[in-house]
Amino acid sequence: MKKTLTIAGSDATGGAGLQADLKTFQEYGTFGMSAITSIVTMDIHDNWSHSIETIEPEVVGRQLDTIFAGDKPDALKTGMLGDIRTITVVRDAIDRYQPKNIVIDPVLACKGTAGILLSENADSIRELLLPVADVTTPNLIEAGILSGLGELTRLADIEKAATIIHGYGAKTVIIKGGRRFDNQHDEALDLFYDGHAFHYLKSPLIHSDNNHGAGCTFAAAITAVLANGQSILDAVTTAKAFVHAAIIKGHPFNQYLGHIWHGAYRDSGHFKS
Ligand SMILES: Nc1ncnc2c1ncn2[C@@H]1O[C@H](COP(=O)(O)OP(=O)(O)O)[C@@H](O)[C@H]1O
Ligand SMILES: Cc1ncc(COP(=O)(O)O)c(C=O)c1O
Repeated sequence: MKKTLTIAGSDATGGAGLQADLKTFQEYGTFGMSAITSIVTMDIHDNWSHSIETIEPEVVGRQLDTIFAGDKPDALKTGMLGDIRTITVVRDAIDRYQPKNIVIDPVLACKGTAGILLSENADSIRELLLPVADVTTPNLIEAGILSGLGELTRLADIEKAATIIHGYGAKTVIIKGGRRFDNQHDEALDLFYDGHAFHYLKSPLIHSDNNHGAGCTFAAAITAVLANGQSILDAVTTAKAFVHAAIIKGHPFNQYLGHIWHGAYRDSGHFKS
C-alpha cells in the first residue's frame, strides 16, 4: 500500500483543500494522510467572502511528527499553508524526515475570490519550499506572483515565468493556464518545464463553472501517481485527464460555487483491472 500525505487547508464544502486531496489519493488506490494547516469558511450573507482560520504552526508540526512516526509517505503535497510560520515548520519537517516526491501547490489565490489570498506567503514559499520541490503547480496568477512577472498574457510570458520558478529550485514546474489563459483554440493549456524542454499539456476547454477544487485535485493526482512509482511526465498527463473528467462531471453547490466530481475518472472506466 503506497502512502500519500497532504499538508493543506480544510474546505468545508468538500470540493477543494485537503478534502479534495484525500478523495483523489483514494481514487488512485493510495492511503491518504493529512496535516491540517487552516480552516476556510465562506459567508453566504457576504457575497461568499472567504475567511481563513489558521491552525497554530506548532500543532501543524505535531501532526507531521505523528505522521512520520509511521512509514514514510511515498509522496506528499502542500496546499494552503495559512501562516508564514507554518511554511517554516513544513520545511523543518522536510529537512528532518527527508521525504521523497514533494509536490508544492503554491496556493495563493482561490477561485471565486476577487483578491489574492495570502500573498505575503509568496516570499516564504519561494525561499523555503521551491528549493525542495520535485514538482510545483502554480496557476497563472500564482506563477505571475512567484516569478515577479505579474500578469502573464502570452505564451512567451508563461515560459519565462516557468524558467524563473525553475531557477528557484523546483525541479519540475507546471503552470496551469486552465481557463484563465486566453487562447484562440478553446483549450485548457498547461506548461510543463523540467529545465530542459517545454511541453504543453492541452485538453478541450470545458465551458462550466463547476471547477472548484480543480487545482488541488490536479496536484493531488500528480502526488498519488508519483507515490505509485510512475514518472513525473506520466503523473502530469494522467492528472490532466483525471481533472478533465472531474470538471465535466461537476455539479453546482450554490449560486457562488460549483464542485468538480473527484470520482469521475473512475466512473468513466479507469482504474478497473
Ligand atoms: N474549464 C476547464 N476546462 C478544462 N480544463 C480545465 C478548466 N479549468 C481548469 N482546467 C484544468 O484544471 C487544472 C487546474 O487548473 P486551474 O483550475 O487553473 O487551477 P487552480 O484551481 O489552482 O486555479 C489544470 O490542468 C487546468 O488546465
Ligand atoms: C482550503 C483550500 N485550499 C485550496 C483552495 C483552492 O481551490 P482550487 O483547487 O479551486 O484552486 C481552496 C479554495 O476555496 C480552499 O478552500
